[in-house]
Amino acid sequence: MKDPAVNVNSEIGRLKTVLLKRPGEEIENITPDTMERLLFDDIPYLKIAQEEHDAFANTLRDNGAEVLYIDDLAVDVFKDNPQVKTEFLQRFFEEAGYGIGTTHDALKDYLTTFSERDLVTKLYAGVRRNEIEFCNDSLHDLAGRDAANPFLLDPLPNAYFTRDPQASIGNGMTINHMTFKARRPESLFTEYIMKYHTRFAGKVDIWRDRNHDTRIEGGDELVLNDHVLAIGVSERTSSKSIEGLAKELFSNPDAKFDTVVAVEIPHNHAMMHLDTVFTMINYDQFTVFPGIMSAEGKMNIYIMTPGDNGTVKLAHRTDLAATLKEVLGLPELDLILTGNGDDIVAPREQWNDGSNTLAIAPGEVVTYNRNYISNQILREHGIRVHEVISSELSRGRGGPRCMSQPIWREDI
Ligand SMILES: NC(=[NH2+])NCCC[C@H](N)C(=O)O
Repeated sequence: MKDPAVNVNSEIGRLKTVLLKRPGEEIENITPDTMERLLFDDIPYLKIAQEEHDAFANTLRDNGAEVLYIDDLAVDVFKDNPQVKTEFLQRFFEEAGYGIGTTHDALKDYLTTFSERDLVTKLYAGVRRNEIEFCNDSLHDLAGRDAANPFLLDPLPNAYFTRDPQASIGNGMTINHMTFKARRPESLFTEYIMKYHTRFAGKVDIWRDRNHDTRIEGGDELVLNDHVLAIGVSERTSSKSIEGLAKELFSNPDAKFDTVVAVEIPHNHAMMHLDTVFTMINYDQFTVFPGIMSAEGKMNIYIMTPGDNGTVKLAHRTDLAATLKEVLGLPELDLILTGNGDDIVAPREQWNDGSNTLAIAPGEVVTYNRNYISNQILREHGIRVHEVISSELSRGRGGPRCMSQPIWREDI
């Protein structure tokens, strides 16, 4: 890729550009009834969540990163290309189940009165049934739907976890088919931004697009170095997607990756992605939640490398530290346990993303201040830790890595 717009060849190279989404009105559309379906365990207080998020963004800026907001990029695209906006809306409606019919027409008429800025805000916030007055006489729109759902278009409260709808890998990206309906529209924004925004159009390799039916999310996709990826086999990412991506990367002459390490983790809400239990924070230092291993310290790991004629070779491993040494060519490494591995502290701090550290340079990370024991341990291991306030943001079950999508990291 000549003149690439994305450059991420590690988890730890100094962060130069990052994509965020400030929590917005969508948070105020979470209700006790919809919370579980919307993948929240509680309802954050938006005002404080925004203050915390602004502090997070400022921490990244103060340390040399340019911050892009995904909604600003979408507004740019729609302002520059009115026909793209129309096409996007049609896709958005289709994916919500309103490709044609009375509801489609009513939504379209309503939303085309919005400015580009208000439209993007609205698409994230959701559209309530009682916002639009129309007589729904379409069986297609009524039958088989959840009449109790107050929303015609559901809110997208997880959008502030910009890590997941896509993943930057080398000079390209995967644009992800996400697992739950509650998040799927998020990556449609990415698709349109990468295709039409002047900063990205034609300057990003798309390793895998969202038009697949197997699931993958960015929280599972870790770039360990310029030729090795680690990908979680998790609640959110299937083995099929990992195989598909490995085949694509191994056969695409523009991709330099020759090793994909598939790491099996428990399938549950507290550990929905690999990055909630495992992150890379220095050349030879990693955070890990001990709960992903058996009592004997074992787990299932598969090293995938290119085989003959476009096939993929698999090698099974059970020891995380040994596998990392093997694929990264390291003589020694330091696995730092969440909450110092304590039976009570480790799961408590993991629950609030104590393992979800965002490296902004080798050995320098951003973490939530509430995980004070894990932070202390990181410091004892020589890591420079920038703590950010975290009472409300953490209620969405994601931390600093989940809330950030690196677009550019310095090569190391
Ligand atoms: N990369 C991550 N770990 N993201 C966390 C996402 C949390 C979000 N509530 C979800 O369930 O999807």
